[in-house]
Amino acid sequence: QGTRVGFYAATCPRAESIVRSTVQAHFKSDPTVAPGLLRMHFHDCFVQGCDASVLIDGANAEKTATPNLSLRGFEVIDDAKAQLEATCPGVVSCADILALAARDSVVLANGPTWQVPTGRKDGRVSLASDAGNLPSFTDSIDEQKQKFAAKGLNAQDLVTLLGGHTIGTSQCQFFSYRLYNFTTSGNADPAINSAFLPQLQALCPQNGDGTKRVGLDTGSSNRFDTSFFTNLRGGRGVLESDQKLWTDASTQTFVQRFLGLRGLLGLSFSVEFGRSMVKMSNIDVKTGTNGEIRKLCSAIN
Ligand code: HEM
Ligand SMILES: [Ca+2]
Ligand SMILES: [Ca+2]
Repeated sequence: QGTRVGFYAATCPRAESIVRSTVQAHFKSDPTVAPGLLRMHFHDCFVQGCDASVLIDGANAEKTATPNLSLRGFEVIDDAKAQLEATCPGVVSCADILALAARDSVVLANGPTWQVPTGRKDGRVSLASDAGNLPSFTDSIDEQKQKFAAKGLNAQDLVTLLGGHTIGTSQCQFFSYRLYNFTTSGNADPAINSAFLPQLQALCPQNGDGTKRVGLDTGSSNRFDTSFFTNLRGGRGVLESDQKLWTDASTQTFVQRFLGLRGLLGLSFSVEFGRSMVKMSNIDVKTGTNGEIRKLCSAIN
């Protein structure tokens, strides 16, 4: 069995609207939950499939793995779950709440909408040691492609989904090594635009606060648009892995297509993002008896 759109239509008709209004309410007081939830869904799907394993609390749980330490928005999922348990107890999975919340977050950032197939079950395993297959910001394009291919996602999905970096921020610690002593001759990463370099250096001074956050899409980090790809073309990518999408010919083609630089081969980022998200949110989905509906998203039943 797979997922399907409207899985809760009969069993919890208000499920999707409850998630939406909860995300909206949190977004109003803290807009950073939108990028936070989108990234959280990605980190969930890449480890044990989209099964809410990333939400489990525990000493050796996924949450404690390095790439997950800066995830944000757990309180939004807990809040939605509490309301859903009050309305339709034991029906809506945490994995579905997270998939829906990621979509709603994109919409709140003025991005496209799409229908999210639901019916995921929640997993019972969450181990920090499983988080090793998450992509790293130093990965080459070949490594990024391999990690996505292992989840059934192709090069176009890779470029499209990395377009998720059109919203949100990164801590300085994940890219400041590019600004100082990147090359053996002690220079910055030559892929960085020379006018952009001093801007980034001012935001992240050498030996400064590594946890300070800087927009991943300079000038447009709150808006879900194609500006991220324009920035890559201009050498204004913040993460090394993002900038490589332009440096590498095989992925540059897709960036160009999103920017309408290839005439009839143009691609709509809005349309493709929804499509690739549906693919990503179906990775290794647990359905039927292969999982549970958690009562609390932070703990297995
Ligand atoms: C090669 C793949 C990827 C790498 C190496 C990567 C790496 C990163 C890093 C290092 C950050 C900064 C985290 C922080 O400072 O808290 C980040 C943030 C983010 N990532 Fe990715 N990412 C990848 C793919 C994706 C995908 C596929 C999505 C979603 C579809 C995504 C969505 C986000 C969002 C929205 C943020 C901002 C989070 C926030 O503001 O809290 N990323 N990513
Ligand atoms: Ca998972
Ligand atoms: Ca943007």
